[in-house]
Amino acid sequence: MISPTPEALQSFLDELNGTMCDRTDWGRVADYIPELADVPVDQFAISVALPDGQVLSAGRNDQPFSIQSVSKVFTLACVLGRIGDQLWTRVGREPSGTSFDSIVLLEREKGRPRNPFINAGALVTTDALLERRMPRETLAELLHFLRGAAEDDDIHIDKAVALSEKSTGHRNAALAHYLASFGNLRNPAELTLGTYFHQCAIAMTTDQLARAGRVLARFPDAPMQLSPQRARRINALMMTCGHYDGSGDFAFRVGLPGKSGVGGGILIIAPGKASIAVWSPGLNNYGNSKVGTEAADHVARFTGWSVFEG
Ligand SMILES: NC(=O)CC[C@H](N)C(=O)O
Repeated sequence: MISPTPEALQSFLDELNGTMCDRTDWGRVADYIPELADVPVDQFAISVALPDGQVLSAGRNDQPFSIQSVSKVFTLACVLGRIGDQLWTRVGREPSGTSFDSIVLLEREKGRPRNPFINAGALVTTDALLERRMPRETLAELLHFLRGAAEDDDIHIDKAVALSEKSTGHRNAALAHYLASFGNLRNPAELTLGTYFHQCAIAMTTDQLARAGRVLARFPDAPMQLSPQRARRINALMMTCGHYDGSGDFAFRVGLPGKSGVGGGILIIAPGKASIAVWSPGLNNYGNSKVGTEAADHVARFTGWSVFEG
């Protein structure tokens, strides 16, 4: 299937925004982080970054939102750049089939989380990025990476969201201490948790997120590049584990690597063709954006960008 022209794609995105905004069933915002519970649910944005540098958007594409677990993709990219394959001695590469914050497999698998995108695995990844440094430097590296990849310095951490999550983060604290009990944290649990909460509290617009995702879409003219192998591997993990126990369904419907967050954002990569960011804060039962997932399904059908398309 030939990719649509930018003009056809823009009209499609405008129409999609109209269709999505007409709906009444938006899902439920993540209320376990008090600061996110106040975000109005009836919002939608989509941005598509193309290899020629254009970004096509519709909806509230200049409204920053909390990227939450989408940040795990960028932490992973930074950690693999720093310590490479050593990470895999501490974290697996298999789907968990459990919710993002589940603790059940950790006991059976002796403190080695299934993958870097469930919370337990993300805590180990953040811990690896933090090793021999202070949280401030670690977060500065992550922000530097995101700003460079998005070519936009106006990307910040929303401190109120980070503190709000810290105040209610008992489950993540339990995961961190449980990991520590197996010797799979190298820093004091409080430091790893603090860094993790701040990384999750990065706020970005869909335009910024789509631009940042170009590092994974492997556009030859993108301002920053990962090694081809690193990008391929991260995309594979996004496809198999990026939506937790909803990953199979996302692959079935969309056929593209994607990473969701409880702020309602999803980063979707069509290798060589597009980096797509979609946002709608209401979540489905898996904790992934409800309307965002539906929009991704429409985009994949319209563009023919599924990696399984002939
Ligand atoms: N799925 C998510 O986006 C989870 C991230 C959130 N900060 C948490 O740890 O609970």
